Amino acid sequence: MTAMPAPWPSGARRTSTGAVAIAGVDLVELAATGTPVYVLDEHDMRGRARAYRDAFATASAEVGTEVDVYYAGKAFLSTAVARWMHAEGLRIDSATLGELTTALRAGVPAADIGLHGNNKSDEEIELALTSGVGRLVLDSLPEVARVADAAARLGVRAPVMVRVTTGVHAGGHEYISTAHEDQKFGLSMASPDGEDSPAVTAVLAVLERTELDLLGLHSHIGSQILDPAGFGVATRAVMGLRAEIARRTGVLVPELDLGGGFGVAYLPGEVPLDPERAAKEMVSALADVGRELGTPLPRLSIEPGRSVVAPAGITLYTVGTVKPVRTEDGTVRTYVAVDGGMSDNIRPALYGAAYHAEIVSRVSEAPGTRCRVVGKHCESGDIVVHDVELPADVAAGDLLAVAVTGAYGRSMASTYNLVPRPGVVAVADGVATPIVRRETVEDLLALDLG
Ligand SMILES: Cc1ncc(COP(=O)(O)O)c(C=O)c1O
Ligand SMILES: N[C@@H](CCCC[NH3+])C(=O)O
Repeated sequence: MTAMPAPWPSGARRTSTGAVAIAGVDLVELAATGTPVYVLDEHDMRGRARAYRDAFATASAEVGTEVDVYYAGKAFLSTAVARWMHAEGLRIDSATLGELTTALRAGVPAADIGLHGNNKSDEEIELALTSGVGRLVLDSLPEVARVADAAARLGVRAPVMVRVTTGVHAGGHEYISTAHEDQKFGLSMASPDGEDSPAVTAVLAVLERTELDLLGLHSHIGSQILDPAGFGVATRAVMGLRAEIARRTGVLVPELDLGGGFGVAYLPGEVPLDPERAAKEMVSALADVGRELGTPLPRLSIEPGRSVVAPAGITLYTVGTVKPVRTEDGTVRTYVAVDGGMSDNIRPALYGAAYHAEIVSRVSEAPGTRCRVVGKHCESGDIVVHDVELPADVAAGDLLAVAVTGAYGRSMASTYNLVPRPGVVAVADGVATPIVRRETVEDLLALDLG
């Protein structure tokens, strides 16, 4: 048994047969139940959840405050995962009716769930209020009145945060950076004409509605962030806004949520953002500004998604057609087609995201050759791994695993070309447990009304 280094999950080992096992589950045996399949190393994911919880708890305690860690369910959520995260002391961040219902169905207490969304439906707001979620994160001015009116109608109070945009632009791709001004999320803190910023206007509107309890301010600056500096800048900005609100209204907002976005290593040799560094950057910015302004520190919360689940998951495919193709520069690239593709991982097509893959059913003595792993969809951009070296004898029937697909793989999967979505199998202590059933063509046809 040889441990496989990152970016493979911590439970991955090359066994004496040459096949790979994760958490003691042989991938060749697992594949016999069907591919493609997402495989999730439960202990790895739980360990990452604890690492965030502990790093932020320690850093917060050092400056005399406390932290709540919300697992961002958009990265990947099922009832089993919600239970694991809650058992590790995390709360759940949801962004839709589906995510909220899944967390509730898992038995997570509503008070430990947050609801986001830039365009919440009436149904989402009502479920959040009637179930008693711990927080609704307001994303626009009209939503202040919508949530307050719904709370009045239902005879409940609504604990709310106001999501603000600090102008800090961070993350791996423009589409996953969410705090620069020209995008749809949150309320801008900028007031170029000297008038109240949209963020201040929304906070004042919240304070006017007796049905709303203002819990705090929320800032999420983007995703796949590897340099922690942006978190510090955003923290300072939100602390400044908190002080401004206190000056103007006498209300010192009790909590700041600084969002998720902690980056992971997708490729061998890449260095992920260390939770302790991220915690230090955020918490010391919090403490510095608190000291400068002489204000007591707020409670802190964060919402990691990708950094908790991405490296714990892989996708297991079976190789089909292998085709050498002469490229424009005269060299040969081998196209290795697998039995899934952009429907189970849209990230390469959407963001140009890079991944690492290996054959996991055997070892090979053959020299490496330049390959592109592609899917089975009717789309030339249906690329799973743009560039990877695989043994030159790669052939139909080999099992190929793509690393670090635990986040935004299954959760962004589609049924393009009416390809059913793969299931998710959790592996731990030598046992494989399906936690999301594989979809079938019959499942798809069940929606077809003829
Ligand atoms: C509000 C909010 N919180 C948390 C997350 C989780 O981000 P990540 O998976 O990058 O940690 C996101 C997604 O970017 C988000 O929009
Ligand atoms: N889905 C994106 C990140 C966006 C996160 C949600 N705000 C990704 O795969 O990287």
